[in-house]
Amino acid sequence: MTRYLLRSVAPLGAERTDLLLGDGVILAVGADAREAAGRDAVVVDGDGLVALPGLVDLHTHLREPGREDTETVRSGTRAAAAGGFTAVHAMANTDPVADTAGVVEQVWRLGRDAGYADVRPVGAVTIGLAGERLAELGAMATSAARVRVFSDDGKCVWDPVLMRRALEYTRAFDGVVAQHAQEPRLTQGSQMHEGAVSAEIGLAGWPAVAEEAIIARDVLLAEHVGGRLHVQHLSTAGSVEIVRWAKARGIRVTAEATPHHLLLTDELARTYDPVFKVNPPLRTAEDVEAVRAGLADGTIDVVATDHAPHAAQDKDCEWSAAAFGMTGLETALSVVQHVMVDDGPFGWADVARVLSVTPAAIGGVTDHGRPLEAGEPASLVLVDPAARTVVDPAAQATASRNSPFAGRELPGAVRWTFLRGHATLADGVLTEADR
Ligand SMILES: NC(=O)N[C@@H](CC(=O)O)C(=O)O
Ligand SMILES: [Zn+2]
Ligand SMILES: [Zn+2]
Repeated sequence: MTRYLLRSVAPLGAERTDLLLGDGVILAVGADAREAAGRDAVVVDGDGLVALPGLVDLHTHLREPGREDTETVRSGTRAAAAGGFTAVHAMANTDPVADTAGVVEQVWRLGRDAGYADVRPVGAVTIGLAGERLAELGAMATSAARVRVFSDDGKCVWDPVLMRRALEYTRAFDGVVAQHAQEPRLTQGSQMHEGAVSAEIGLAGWPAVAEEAIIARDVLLAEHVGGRLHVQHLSTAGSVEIVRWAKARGIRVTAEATPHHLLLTDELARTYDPVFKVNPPLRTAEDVEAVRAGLADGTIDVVATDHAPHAAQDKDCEWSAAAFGMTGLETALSVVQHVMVDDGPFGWADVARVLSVTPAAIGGVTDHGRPLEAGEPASLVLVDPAARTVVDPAAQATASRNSPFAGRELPGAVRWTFLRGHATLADGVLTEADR
């Protein structure tokens, strides 16, 4: 296996040092690394590059099985590698739904065979995402895919009794129930955030209370039964308040925010461009501020992409007919750098925490999000924070083109991604993955 000597990189943005990668692990750090490298190590000039543990996404739509025209496990994990991710959690809203041990094992195997990132399948909470009967959570947990995260994402687990049972049952294997908090009756026919802009342009509104009411109910259910709740794609100021309150009370709740909810607002709906149509919807500037503050103070634990690729025909149409969702794997790190580092309070250790260490902990992915120390798995990413790139969806590795950041200049560029010592991205170019 190729050895890599990463010269003069800055782990977590701290003092520069050398890292030697080989045999799937970090073999040595500092002066030892240079000495142990030998002659045949590939030398990577890391001058100006920040080293982070490989990013871990808690919320990715890979679309396989069922919608391979929009993404496959292979194309989606290539996009992940290009974005600096070494592990992704694949959502269950595929066709067939990932609600059995058979389907989650299939997705897990496709990820392993592609070789670009570790794929951790998310299991459905209810059979067929229908919200009627619990899926076989235990069988998915004990399968080869070792499922720890369960979600009906795309749909809300509305029935409070089912939600309670899922929170209870997942305790047996330290699982977590990840909720898509959307009260279905309050959002029937909704097209965008309910507020001044929706009133003005005449699109049906999705009120903040439809998200907040479910989160409030679920944190109380989690408290009642002692289960672990994860709030997906939290988007409103009120949601941040509720999670803050629940954490102060000692309730076992974690929360994620997406890059788009950290940067974009409902003003973009004025374009009527469906690339900005997403669930939950883009909210107001005040909500964006509150989500940023919640991420800064730890109320929101992680940034998750909610990478949701869609076919051109489902996006290049009238707003009301378009699908909800936007891509995000290849822009997430740049958006976080822009919002939280360049224009915010974060250092690179904070970035590593919200994009790698904590998502790995929530998902139970024990060999990712590790310290950059000798003996640890060599799954890491090298970023050039001084680079600037104009987002071009046509140049991305994802099989879909629905990036809400198209045409925007964003800071930072991922240069190298290593998965257990194998370069999946080499100097900005995707490699042939290790099989
Ligand atoms: N976010 C979205 O708007 N869409 C997601 C589903 C989801 O995350 O709710 C999708 O699967 O397309
Ligand atoms: Zn969702
Ligand atoms: Zn989603």
